[in-house]
Amino acid sequence: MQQQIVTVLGATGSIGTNTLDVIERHPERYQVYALSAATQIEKLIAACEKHRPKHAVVLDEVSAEQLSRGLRLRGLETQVSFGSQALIEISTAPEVTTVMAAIVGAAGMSATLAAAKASKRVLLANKETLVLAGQLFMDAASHSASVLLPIDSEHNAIFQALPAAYRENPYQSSLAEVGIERILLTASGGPFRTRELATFADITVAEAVKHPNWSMGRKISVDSASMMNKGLEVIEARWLFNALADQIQVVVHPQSVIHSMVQYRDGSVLAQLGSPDMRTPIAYGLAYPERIDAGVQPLDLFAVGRLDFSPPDTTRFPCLGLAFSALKQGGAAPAVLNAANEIAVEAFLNERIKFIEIPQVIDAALSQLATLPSMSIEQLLEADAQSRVFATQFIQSKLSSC
Ligand SMILES: NC(=O)C1=CN([C@@H]2O[C@H](COP(=O)(O)OP(=O)(O)OC[C@H]3O[C@@H](n4cnc5c(N)ncnc54)[C@H](OP(=O)(O)O)[C@@H]3O)[C@@H](O)[C@H]2O)C=CC1
Ligand SMILES: CC(=O)[C@@H](O)[C@H](O)COP(=O)(O)O
Ligand SMILES: [Mn+2]
Repeated sequence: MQQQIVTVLGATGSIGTNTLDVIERHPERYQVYALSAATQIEKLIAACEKHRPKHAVVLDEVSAEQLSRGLRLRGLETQVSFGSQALIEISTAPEVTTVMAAIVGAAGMSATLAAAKASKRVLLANKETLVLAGQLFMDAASHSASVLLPIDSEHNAIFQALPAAYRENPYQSSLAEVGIERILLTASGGPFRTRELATFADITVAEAVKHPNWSMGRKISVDSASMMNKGLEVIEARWLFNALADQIQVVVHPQSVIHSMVQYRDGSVLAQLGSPDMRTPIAYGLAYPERIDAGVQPLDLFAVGRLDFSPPDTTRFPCLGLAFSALKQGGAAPAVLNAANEIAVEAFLNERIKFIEIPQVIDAALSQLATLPSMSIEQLLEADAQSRVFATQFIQSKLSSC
């Protein structure tokens, strides 16, 4: 067995921490080459102390100096750098075999794309990369010898339930050609699945980040609460599995035990089940095609007791409808949707807008900008940038009219 040399982008986050937990269980298989972070410098120093990476990357010079001081105090030789070019370097270095893409938001796109172009094994948690630039990313991954493994729990489940030849090369045929009718993408429904709609205007940040089943970062937790997470995941599934929008059905399943399913022409439905613990998909991606211990409790079906299913309600959760329409519209629309959502979620987390205003910001950005050119990465990044400016100004004008 050849040891994998791993870069973890977003090492201090929820996915990054779980990744390091799995890696630590298998020192003979994995060696950490580089770690990156943005604000949590002390946490990054602690991770460097444990995993002894060659490189650590942060956002800016001030953080880099703080990190260097902390590392020196502990006698560590980790080399420190900062900025987006440094993220690309630790994702493409020749000795690196594997990149965990776990930066949150579109900020993770450039390094993730660079890793795919450099033929790395890419463990893709950062769904925003596919929402922003799905076609270009999948083209880059299939033109290089990159092995792309979905880490998002639903997509990891779908990957496991697909025929092996198809999941590894989805663009050499189609779902219909391999006997698949549709993908059943499960959704927990989030913390507000059964909340009285009339009280949505009063939703607080603390309520929105409290996911019923998963422990995750703040941005994705708010996305789950608005069901934008499911919308982003529909777009992610479209690109990962060469699926048409109407081949993806969202199924609300509040227990988050079935992580998603694939429905075949002969009536079979293949599902992947497990406890809601991201170390399972992370271990799957790290070890594929083998299976390794992930430190996860075995699923106790008697404790789970029952599994429920229902259709999603896009009146309660307009973000899901907006994501489906952006996917159908294509072009720059998903990039605009994603960027406006990032700005709106940030404003909600900072208590500048209400939860129910998140879809209003996104809808306004889509109406203005969805038809921007989208043929190249530069054009998509321009659409992303324009959407951020528009959403920021929209929020500002809303605030000043209150
Ligand atoms: N958490 C989960 O269970 C799941 C997450 N995902 C996806 O995985 C990704 C990561 O999610 P999650 O781990 O929850 O997020 P977290 O917020 O917990 O972590 C995000 C990581 O990215 C770093 N980061 C934040 N902003 C920037 C930036 N501008 N540039 C570089 N690094 C940055 C953070 O650094 P710092 O901590 O130092 O600020 C942190 O290391 C997201 O795309 C999410 O949708 C998908 C499925 C499940
Ligand atoms: C763990 C994971 O993959 C999250 O994306 C999770 O799926 C969020 O759950 P819901 O968006 O279904 O509430
Ligand atoms: Mn998910």
